[in-house]
Amino acid sequence: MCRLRASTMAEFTGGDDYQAEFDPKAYLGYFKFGEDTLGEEYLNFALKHYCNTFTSGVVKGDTLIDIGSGPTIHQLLSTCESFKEIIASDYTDWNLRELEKWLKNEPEAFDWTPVVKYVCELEGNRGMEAEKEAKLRKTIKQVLKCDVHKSNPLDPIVLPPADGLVSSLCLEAACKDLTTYRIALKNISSLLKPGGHLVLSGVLGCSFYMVGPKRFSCLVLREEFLREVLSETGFIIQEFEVLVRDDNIDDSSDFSGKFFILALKEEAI
Ligand SMILES: C[S@@+](CC[C@H](N)C(=O)[O-])C[C@H]1O[C@@H](n2cnc3c(N)ncnc32)[C@H](O)[C@@H]1O
Repeated sequence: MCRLRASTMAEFTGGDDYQAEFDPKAYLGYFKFGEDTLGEEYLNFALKHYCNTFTSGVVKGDTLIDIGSGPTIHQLLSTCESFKEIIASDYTDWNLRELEKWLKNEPEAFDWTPVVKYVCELEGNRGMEAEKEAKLRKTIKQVLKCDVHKSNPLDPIVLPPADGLVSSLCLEAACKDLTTYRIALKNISSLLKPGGHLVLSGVLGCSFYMVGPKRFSCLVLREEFLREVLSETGFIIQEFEVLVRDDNIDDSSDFSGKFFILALKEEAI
């Protein structure tokens, strides 16, 4: 009942709302691993898939771009095992600043150690947390401004097409409707080489999420739509994992499941 009211009330929150009201510190609260947060449920699911994907030896290359990184690095911890250079990006200046804090190992930076420890265990490198953090810091070469609604999301910067593209929980947050999502996927896809891999993860059936006291809207996604839009954008889906939400007691978001997609950008004919 409460959830239905929340979702019908959710108004679209766009770039200006993110810039003005998305508090990186409040959002990072979701990633306090070991404190039974909603973010932990997402991490448990996503990190295993990232680990399998990026340590398999199949998905690799020189450059990987992360779209809508936010203030987080969880989505990049395994990617640094198979890409030589990572470019992180986000819409808001505060998120970019928060990422810089972690990159420079500043004292106020978020402590990712519990998450890094978990990833090291998944990758069979228990006890190598310091090396992992150092490797990721070294591999992230740039932190750029990005807007998925621009045909070149990194405008004014023009990069050579990348070998890999990652995006976690971004497009559903940034897009107000399915048409906009279609266009945004096409925009980010332009940053990827034909034959390159896209790793897209996020939430299904979600209409809002809270960041501190602020409610952000989310575009309700379904598996069928994602399959259709990827295929029409020229991707071959190689993996599509869905996990239904295992609790419904936390009202900070109304998602019904999580998804993880690995897709290959078709070579031009
Ligand atoms: C829910 S957060 C996801 C952050 C991170 N990728 C993660 O997995 O936790 C959504 C992110 O999308 C970014 N965003 C919102 N609108 C955007 C846009 N038009 N272009 C690029 N990023 C955008 C926000 O700044 C925010 O960092």
